[in-house]
Order: sequence, then structure tokens, then C-alpha cells
Amino acid sequence: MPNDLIIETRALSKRYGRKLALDRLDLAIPRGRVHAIVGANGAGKSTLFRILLGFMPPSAGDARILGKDSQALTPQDRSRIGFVNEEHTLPNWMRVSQVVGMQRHQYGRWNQQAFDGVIGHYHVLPEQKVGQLSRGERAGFNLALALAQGPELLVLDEPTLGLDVVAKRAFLESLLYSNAADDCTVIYCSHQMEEIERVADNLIILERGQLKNMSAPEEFTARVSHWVADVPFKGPELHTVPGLLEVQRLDGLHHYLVLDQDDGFERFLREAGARNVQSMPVSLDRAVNAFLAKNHAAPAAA
Ligand SMILES: Nc1ncnc2c1ncn2[C@@H]1O[C@H](COP(=O)(O)OP(=O)(O)OP(=O)(O)O)[C@@H](O)[C@H]1O
Repeated sequence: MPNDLIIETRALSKRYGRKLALDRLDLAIPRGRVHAIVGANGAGKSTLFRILLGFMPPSAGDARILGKDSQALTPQDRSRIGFVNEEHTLPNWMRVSQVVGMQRHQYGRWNQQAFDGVIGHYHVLPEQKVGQLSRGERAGFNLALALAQGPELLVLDEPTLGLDVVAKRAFLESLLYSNAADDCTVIYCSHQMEEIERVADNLIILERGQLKNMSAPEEFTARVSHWVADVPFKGPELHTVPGLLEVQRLDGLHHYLVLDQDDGFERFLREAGARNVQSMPVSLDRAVNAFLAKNHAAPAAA
């Protein structure tokens, strides 16, 4: 293997008219494990996948997937990539058994055990028509089909969107307990941080088409801290607060969520007249959402 990157982009840009959806993106995703890609709406995730899967050319730069230029993928290369999105598009009129028969015929590496392992989490019967399945069952059926394909790369794009809590849990369990998922690289795009916390080894944050973070989720969480202080009056001018992501005043106390601050932040608050300064850790959900909201709210550079 020339390099062990499953996805690699170099200075990848995509422009739609006046809009820059991907901005000289350099991304290197190693083979294996589960990588989450998160970003606010419009960050460029779908654009990135459309280019990576060869559905659209970039405006500049290049994108490689499975070690190949994404614009030169053959049908055989594509069969090495499993894809599940929130639409769960399958012909409604076909029976489950007919879809399975068709896929088994299409994919030489078809793995019936992987299919059975995933579908066993759902009450899906072979004689049912796809259109009769519930949303959650359809998501599970799609996941079972994608894993049975024996993919090297499995892309899950908002796979649990619109599912209730029970169906979301079933989807995650069936993914986590599948041996087939251990054998491939999984890219998980989602806005659901509790899912990312459970499944992801690597957290990739995209913002306005640029890479903002690539680390273990817990390393990112450790970069964000929550400080509570009794600060007189309005507290320090917000533009002077280092690393500020979010500020709130609750019950007379100031709550600051800040990025990349150490104990020096306590000194800063005390110098601003604060008493009873305390810091506490935050959840991944809080950390990511504060980070995205802050950057999203800032005016874009011209
Ligand atoms: N065909 C298009 N023509 C013009 N602009 C587009 C087109 N597709 C996407 N965009 C713009 O490019 C930017 C990135 O869109 P993209 O769909 O890649 O984001 P996303 O991260 O997938 O968002 P979401 O989480 O909402 O699906 C957005 O600002 C969007 O308005």
C-alpha cells in the first residue's frame, strides 16, 4: 500500500458561483477505525463527499479515496465503498429478499454473515416490501446491505436523521456489534454528538470548507473549559476574554466557555475582579456546539 490514507485531499476547493464551499482543504484520514465528520449546516460535508465519490469535479486541488484519484473511480472501486444516508433510498416495491438477492449477485465479496448479524437487530422479514418497513428498519436494512458488501470504506451520512431514540440506539448497537464494521474504515457524518461520543475514535471538524480540528474526541473536549465566577457588574469586556466561545449570566454568576485556556484564565478573571472562580469540564456536545456556534456566528472573511 503506497500510503495508509483512506482519504486524502490536497488544497481541495469547490466553488459554486460566488460561494466557496471547500476552501483549500487538506485532509488526511488514516485507514481503519471510525472517523466522525462534523460541521454546522453548510460547512461543506456533502460537497466533500460528492467530490470524493466522484459525482462532481473539484474547482481546484485534488481528492484521493482508497488511494485513487476520486475523479477516476471505476465501478469496481465504487463497489469497495459502502454508503448509507438518511434517505435510505431503495425501491419501495421490492421485497427484502429480492433486494438481498440482487445485491448478493452484484457484490462478489457478499458476506451473508455480516448481513445476518446486522439485520438480526431488527424485526425485518424477507417477504416484506421495502416500502412497508419503518424508518428505523429501513436504516438497519441499509446498514446490513452496506456491510454485507464487504466494503473497505463505509460512509454513513446522517444515517439516523429522523429516527426516534429507540431506533437510533438500535442502529448504533447494530453498527458497534458488527464484526464487519471492524474490518473497514467508517466515516460517520452526524450532528448527533452523543452518537459520535459512542462510536468515533477521531473527530474531524469542518467549518466553512476548512479543517478546524482532527483529534480524538476527548482531546477536543479537553480544549474547552467552563468557568463559573462571581464577577461584579457586567464583567470584563467580551472582546478581551481570551478564547471566548460562549458567555451566560445565570443566577448572578458568569459562565464562560473558553477554548485552549489554562490556569491563566483564572488569573484573568481575578484581575477583572472575580471572586469564587471555579472551572469544570464540559461534555463533547457542549464543546462542539459552542465551537461551531461561535465560528458560525462570526462574519465570514471577505
Ligand atoms: N449546487 C449548489 N449550488 C450552489 N451552492 C451550493 C450548492 N450545493 C451546496 N452549496 C453551498 O455550498 C455550501 C456547502 O454546502 P454543503 O451541502 O456541502 O454543506 P453541508 O456541510 O453538507 O451542510 P448540511 O449539514 O446542511 O448538509 C453551502 O453554503 C451551500 O449553500
